[in-house]
Amino acid sequence: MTEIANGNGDQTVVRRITCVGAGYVGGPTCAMIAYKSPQITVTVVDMNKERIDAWNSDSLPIFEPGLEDVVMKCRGTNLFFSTDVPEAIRSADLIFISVNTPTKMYGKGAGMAPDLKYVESVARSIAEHAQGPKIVVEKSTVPVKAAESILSILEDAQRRSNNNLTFQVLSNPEFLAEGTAMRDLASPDRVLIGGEDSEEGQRAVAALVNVYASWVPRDRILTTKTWSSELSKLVANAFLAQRISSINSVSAICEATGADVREVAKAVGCDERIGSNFLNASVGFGGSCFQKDVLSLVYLCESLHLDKVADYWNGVITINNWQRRRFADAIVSELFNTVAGKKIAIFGFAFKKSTGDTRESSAIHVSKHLMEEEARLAVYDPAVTEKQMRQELVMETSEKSVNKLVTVFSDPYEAAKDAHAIVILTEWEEFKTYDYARMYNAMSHPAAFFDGRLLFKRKDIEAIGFHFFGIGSAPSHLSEVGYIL
Ligand SMILES: NC(=O)C1=CN([C@@H]2O[C@H](COP(=O)(O)OP(=O)(O)OC[C@H]3O[C@@H](n4cnc5c(N)ncnc54)[C@H](O)[C@@H]3O)[C@@H](O)[C@H]2O)C=CC1
Ligand SMILES: O=C(O)[C@H]1O[C@H](OP(=O)(O)OP(=O)(O)OC[C@H]2O[C@@H](n3ccc(=O)[nH]c3=O)[C@H](O)[C@@H]2O)[C@H](O)[C@@H](O)[C@@H]1O
Repeated sequence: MTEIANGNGDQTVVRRITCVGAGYVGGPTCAMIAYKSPQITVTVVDMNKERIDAWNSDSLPIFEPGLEDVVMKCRGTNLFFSTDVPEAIRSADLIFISVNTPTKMYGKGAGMAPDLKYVESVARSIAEHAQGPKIVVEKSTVPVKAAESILSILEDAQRRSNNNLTFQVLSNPEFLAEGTAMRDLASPDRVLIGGEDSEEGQRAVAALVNVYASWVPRDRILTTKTWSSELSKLVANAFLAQRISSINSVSAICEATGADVREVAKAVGCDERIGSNFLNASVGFGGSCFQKDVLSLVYLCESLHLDKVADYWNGVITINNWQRRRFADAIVSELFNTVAGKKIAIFGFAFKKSTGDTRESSAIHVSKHLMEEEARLAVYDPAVTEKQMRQELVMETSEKSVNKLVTVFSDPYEAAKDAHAIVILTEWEEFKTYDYARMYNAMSHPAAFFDGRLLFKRKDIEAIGFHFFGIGSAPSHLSEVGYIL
């Protein structure tokens, strides 16, 4: 039992937590809470039965290093997965809303604003099924003031109810990154909790603080106003995405001048005020959140008539799209301006290493550009299923083109056989260990190598015989001359 003293002698006790949304955030976060707080019963619910069945099976629905171990230790003891949303709402003291908030694809704000229909539907379920006091926690990433809408729905239920209904809505955004989720949850840089200034609001904040305080040092748990907490999440992702677009914009300058983006990033990142993290130039950031959260921030700025601020942040997306396109164009131009009918080996389809997640992966966009040029793609990824790859590409192109142009391989050497080029799109460690001389010998010649992840040194790949194109470094003749204007 977690008991909180609020200074007035009152206590808010959290014994039972429910999380609505058993996805990349809800599953790992609740597994960690259950693991660190055996006295709390945690139930994760979802409307997707297949996903819940997988959480209850030996084959979890998402791959995260360390997750399976924690789930197996707690499942059936104080961690439960269920599709019974009403019962989980009724029995909880505290409810996390951890559902998806994708970019809206229809109506006002299409292509920019986050779609809050899932968040609202959970708020309505809570309003319908709650029977006593509840702390409702926004774990999903939402725009500023989303908590106000949730509270309006809940307060309406409160007014109409004969039960002892009371609600407090908190903001507690999640900062975990996929692939390192369990490490991030076990040792977060910070936990952020926003709530109302009122006595009840602060009591609810204290209750959630105490849940995390089981394992997170108190000085890493920040408490703020609700709106600051909501905005901080969007801003944190925007700053991270901005760093990638900044270094990617510099990568283009490097390619044109003979500077090397790795050297520039190191020199710049040595300055403690700048720091060295998140300065890896790449074929562009992917993942389910960076683009949608930056767009959400841009939409918020536009709604507030802060057009210059909106333009500033929109630049992050513009550069990212341009970087993907630029890389695909470089492949076409280096392969003698035509890839039609040529086999091209694509290594990596996940949006980053150590995950099977392909949402908004740059690989989808580069593949799409190459398919428009009628290239035949031979795709290999160690963690992404063929079904998943095909689904993503069908959504961006058509079933007909995917059937005609895409073959998925389970062996990278087979994918590279007879190909005109190898294209690295995800930074999987295993890609560094292959015998590229063996691949080169089995390819069509001249054979090219395109490194979209800075995994390789130009001289090593050129020594094998490949023609090399790497993000952020120029061909040898430019590097040597060093000045081309
Ligand atoms: N994926 C990530 O690494 C991170 C995501 N976030 C944010 O967390 C939120 C969730 O993201 P993910 O876990 O990746 O999403 P997800 O798509 O993996 O999972 C969301 C789940 O919610 C379920 N759901 C939707 N509406 C429901 C309803 N009314 N009742 C029951 N279940 C419902 C869906 O079936 C789905 O399984 C998003 O707002 C995202 O921006 C924040 C930090 C990291
Ligand atoms: O809100 C979210 O969803 C999460 O988004 C990101 O996490 P994630 O998308 O899982 O992965 P990142 O490691 O941030 O990578 C995102 C993309 O940027 C790319 N990247 C990252 C770092 C870098 O230096 N260069 C670069 O191109 C990655 O390859 C990947 O495609 C943030 O890092 C998390 O803090 C945040 O909680």
